[in-house]
Amino acid sequence: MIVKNLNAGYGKLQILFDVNAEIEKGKITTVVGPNGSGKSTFLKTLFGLTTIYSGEIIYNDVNITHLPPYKKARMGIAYLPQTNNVFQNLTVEENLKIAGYVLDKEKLKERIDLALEIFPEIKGILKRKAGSLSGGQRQFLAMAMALVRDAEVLMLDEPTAQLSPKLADLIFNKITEMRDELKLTILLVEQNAKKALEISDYGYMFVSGKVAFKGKAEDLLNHEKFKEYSLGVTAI
Ligand SMILES: Nc1ncnc2c1ncn2[C@@H]1O[C@H](COP(=O)(O)OP(=O)(O)OP(=O)(O)O)[C@@H](O)[C@H]1O
Repeated sequence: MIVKNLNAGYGKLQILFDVNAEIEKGKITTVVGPNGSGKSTFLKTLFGLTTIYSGEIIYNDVNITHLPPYKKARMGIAYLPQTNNVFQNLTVEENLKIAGYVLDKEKLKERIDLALEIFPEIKGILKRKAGSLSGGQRQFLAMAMALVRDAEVLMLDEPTAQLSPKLADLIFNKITEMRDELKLTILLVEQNAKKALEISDYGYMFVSGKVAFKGKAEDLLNHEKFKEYSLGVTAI
């Protein structure tokens, strides 16, 4: 996905200013930055949930800038918001089936089997209501649903939020596995910046709605801007 000179926000309130980015196929790209710097707005904008004033989003050579979210989803782009990413009143199994409702029976089974291979943790809880799952289990289910949908691009908004360090590590392992085994393209927004960048290929740092750094993840980890940010002294 290529993002060119993107200006976007909510109604008249501009949040993103002239954002340029390349989200490479089959790689993990992580966006870090202070609270309120526009990271979530960036993901929402790519998925079609904000107002775009100018700029372009190109995906597989198609200009998708102004496509509605459902069309982007159909093209293989999945967006997992931090919360409300599963149907709480349905069981785990029903959630997986709904994710693949457009597939025929055979294909659906195939996709669910594949998702459960990557996420065996939810195999034993297929009959549980999603609303009763732990934060980690819910995150696994949301990612498994994206796999059932056969998404090519996974945009994850703080998947490790409110999880224990151990569970966060497990989520990071899954993300790496989805890149390596399934060749998925991952765009990640994380507060857990250091760990996220350690598994990433590329890193972006947003400050006040602008790209303050873009490059290799390891270069961002060693960059002065990142050290300032980690110490909490970067101005918002
Ligand atoms: N629905 C909305 N309507 C209006 N303004 C919004 C909306 N959502 C977010 N904002 C504003 O947009 C700015 C950027 O918010 P955003 O959530 O993108 O930042 P963030 O970098 O993801 O922050 P955090 O790390 O705290 O999640 C903030 O000033 C926020 O108040």
